Amino acid sequence: MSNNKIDGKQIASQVTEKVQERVERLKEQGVTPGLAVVLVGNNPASQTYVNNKTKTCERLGMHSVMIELEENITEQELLKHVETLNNDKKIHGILVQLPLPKQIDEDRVIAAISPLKDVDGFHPESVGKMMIGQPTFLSCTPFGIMKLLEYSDVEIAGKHAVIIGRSNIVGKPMGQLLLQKDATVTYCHSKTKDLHTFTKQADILVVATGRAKMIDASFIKEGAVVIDVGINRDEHNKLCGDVDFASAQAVASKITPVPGGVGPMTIAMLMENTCLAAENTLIN
Ligand SMILES: Nc1nc2c(c(=O)[nH]1)N[C@@H](CN(C=O)c1ccc(C(=O)N[C@@H](CCC(=O)O)C(=O)O)cc1)CN2
Repeated sequence: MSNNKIDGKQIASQVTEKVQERVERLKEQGVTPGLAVVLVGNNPASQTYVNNKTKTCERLGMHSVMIELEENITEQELLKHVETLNNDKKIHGILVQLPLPKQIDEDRVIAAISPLKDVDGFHPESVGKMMIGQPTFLSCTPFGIMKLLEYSDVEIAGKHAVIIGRSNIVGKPMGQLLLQKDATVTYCHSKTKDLHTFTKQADILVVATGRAKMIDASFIKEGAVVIDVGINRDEHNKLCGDVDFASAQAVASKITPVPGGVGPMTIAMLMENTCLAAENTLIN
C-alpha cells in the first residue's frame, strides 16, 4: 500500500497552532506559560531535543528557560535546582531531560518535581491519575500517539492493540490510554516468546523495542495500523525506526515514518501540557 503514511510533522503543527491560540488567550489574562528544561551533561541527542523544545516554546510565544548542568553534578545539587523551579512563579512546567548520568537516581528526581508542574507526566501522582482515568498530565509520547490516531481517524474501540515495549514513559502508559478508549491490549517485551503470534493479531501495533528495523512485514497483519516509536541509526548512519518501513508499509493500512512520525508529536504534546499547567493556575 502506498500513500498510507501518517504525517506526524503536519499533525504536530496542527496541534501547536491550537496551543498558540491558547497561549494568546492566557497572555490576555496576564499569564505567559513558562517551561524550564533541565539538561544534565553533553549527550548530543538530548541537546538537540532540548533545543527543539525551547525553540518551539519561543515560536509559540511561551517563556522558556534552559538550565544546563555539568555531567558530574550530584543528585543533591540537581534536586536543589528542581526545588528552585518548583517555587518559581514564572515557570508552569518543569522537564528534566532523560537519560540522566548514572550517579543520579531518575525516579528520585522525577518525584521531586511538583505534580502541578509535571508536564512530562512522569511523576508517580500523574501516572496514578492516568491509570484511574482522572485528568492529569499525560506522558508526551503516548499522548502524542493518541492524537496521531485521532487525527488519522483510526477507530480504537474493540480493536486489538499490541504494544511491544514496557517502559514507564512509553509502553506502559500507551497500553493504558488505548485501554481507556476500549481497545483490547496486549503487552509484549524482550522476554515474550513467539512474538509473531501476538503481533500478527494486532489491529494497532505500537513498536518501542529500541532495535533498529526489527519489525518487518512478517510481523504485521494485513491492514494493521503501525506506530513506530523508535529512533535509531542504521548501518549508513541514517535515522530509522524500530520498524522496517519499506517492508511494513506494503501491508499496513497506516504507518508512521521515522523521522517525521511520533517524534514531532512528543514536542507538540509537551507544549500542550505546558499550556494546560499555566491554565490550571487560573483555576486553582
Ligand atoms: N524528559 C524527557 N526525556 C525524554 C523524553 C521525554 O518525553 N521527556 N523523550 C525522549 C526524547 N525526546 C524528547 O525529549 C524526543 C525524541 C525525538 C524527537 C523527534 O522529534 N525526533 C525526530 C527526529 C529527530 C532527529 O533528527 O534526531 C523524529 O522522529 O522525526 C523529539 C523528542 C527521551 N528523553
